[in-house]
Amino acid sequence: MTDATALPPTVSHATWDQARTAAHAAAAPLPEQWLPLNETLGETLAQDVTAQTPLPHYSSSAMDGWAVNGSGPWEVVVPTPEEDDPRLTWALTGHEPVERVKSLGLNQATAIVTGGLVPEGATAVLRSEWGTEQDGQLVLNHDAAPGAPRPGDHIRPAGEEASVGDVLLTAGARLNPAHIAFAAVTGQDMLPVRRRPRVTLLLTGDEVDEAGLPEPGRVRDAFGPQLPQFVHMLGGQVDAVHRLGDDLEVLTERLTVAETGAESVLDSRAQLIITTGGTGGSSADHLRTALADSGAHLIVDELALRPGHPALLARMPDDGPFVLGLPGNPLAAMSALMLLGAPLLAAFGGAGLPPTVEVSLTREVDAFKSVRLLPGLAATLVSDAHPWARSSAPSAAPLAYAGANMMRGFSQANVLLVIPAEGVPEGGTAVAVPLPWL
Ligand SMILES: Nc1nc2c(c(=O)[nH]1)N[C@H]1C(S)=C(S)[C@@H](COP(=O)(O)OP(=O)(O)OC[C@H]3O[C@@H](n4cnc5c(N)ncnc54)[C@H](O)[C@@H]3O)O[C@H]1N2
Ligand code: MOO
Repeated sequence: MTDATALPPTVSHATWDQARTAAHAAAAPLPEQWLPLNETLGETLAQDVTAQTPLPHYSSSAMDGWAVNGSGPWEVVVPTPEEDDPRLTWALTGHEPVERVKSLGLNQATAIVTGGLVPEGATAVLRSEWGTEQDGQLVLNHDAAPGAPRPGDHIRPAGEEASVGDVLLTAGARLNPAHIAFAAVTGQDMLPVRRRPRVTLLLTGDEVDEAGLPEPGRVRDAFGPQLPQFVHMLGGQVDAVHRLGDDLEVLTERLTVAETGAESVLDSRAQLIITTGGTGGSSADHLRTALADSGAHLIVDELALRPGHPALLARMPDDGPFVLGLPGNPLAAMSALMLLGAPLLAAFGGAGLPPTVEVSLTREVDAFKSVRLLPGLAATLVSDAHPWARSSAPSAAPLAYAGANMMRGFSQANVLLVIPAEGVPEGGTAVAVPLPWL
């Protein structure tokens, strides 16, 4: 391995917090990239955006009507045809270029449209409904409000929204359509972002059906319909989903193949490959062999808890992609995704370790042979990210139907509860790992 980043020692049989810490420490934040605005939705802003000009950058009219100087009546000044560039006049057949009225003297007025540049000397804009123009004179009509136009009426002054140097968007923001629209109106064409880490899914299993009610011995795919969205909620972007049978050669090839797109501005090579199934030791489980054959380095090798114990986190040689091996049992996969995948994806985005919360349990949980991760439903849970909103210790109900192969409890959950082997009495506390839809 040449020029490769020093690899961390393998953590075997990691506890829940060792797993999170090791996964978070394994990845460095992705470098920032400047992208065109329309490529930035959902990406993380890497630097503050400040105002380059006052906002708005010129004083404009908020109404169609006349820019006026003084209280009227007014002499209407009209734009004059511009004659100093005959080529332009020729090109714009039928539309003589005009020189706008740049300034108004006392009791002069000139027609203006909404958004139009207000001439110097204008004291107000008179809306079109309130004035009548005749023979080059503008007078107030009967609809005009008493005292109109007041100084400043319908003029949007330059700089009323922001001054030069004001921070308009803050680094770390996950860019939404409103952010992007704001960046555009402030004159930005590109933004510095940290792109979501690119993720490839390799879903293994010969016995998996993608539709309908499966026959005995077969199962409905729990991962295809939700892993891309789940990964997105955790900060990643799934660009490719491959379904493989239980085949060592195919799996090895898929783990080592160079994804295309490296030459483009938007490098589509995956930083993370997530596999499902095949983490065990049966004749149909090939992930560990495929990784060993490929020279991958194990960062986390199994978790000291259930469900999810055969999970692994590895890195392909020469600073290649990370590989997150999720067990095939659906709830085991969700546990491993939250303990290993969530911190890794956060680190790629330059974020801290995702917070956990201490909760008190609404019912007793029995002792078990190992630490367990149980789906839980937390009430009024306030994460450490919002300490000002915390009123009292939040409570959480451990949910039933929490077997490694079951999705019923998880489907009602908003946290995963870390239950020590000795169990927790009713009212006792446990660590809760918030799910991203909490
Ligand atoms: N002798 C042992 N057997 C098992 C052990 C063990 O330690 N010794 N560990 C058990 C635990 S715990 C788990 S978890 C699983 C790990 O399984 P794998 O990661 O190897 O996954 P598979 O064997 O491929 O599948 C397990 C299970 O999950 C179902 N599955 C797979 N893919 C999907 C999918 N896309 N959607 C829904 N369900 C899926 C699959 O049908 C199996 O039922 O090993 C235990 N065994
Ligand atoms: O630990 Mo297994 O991962 O129980 O499902």
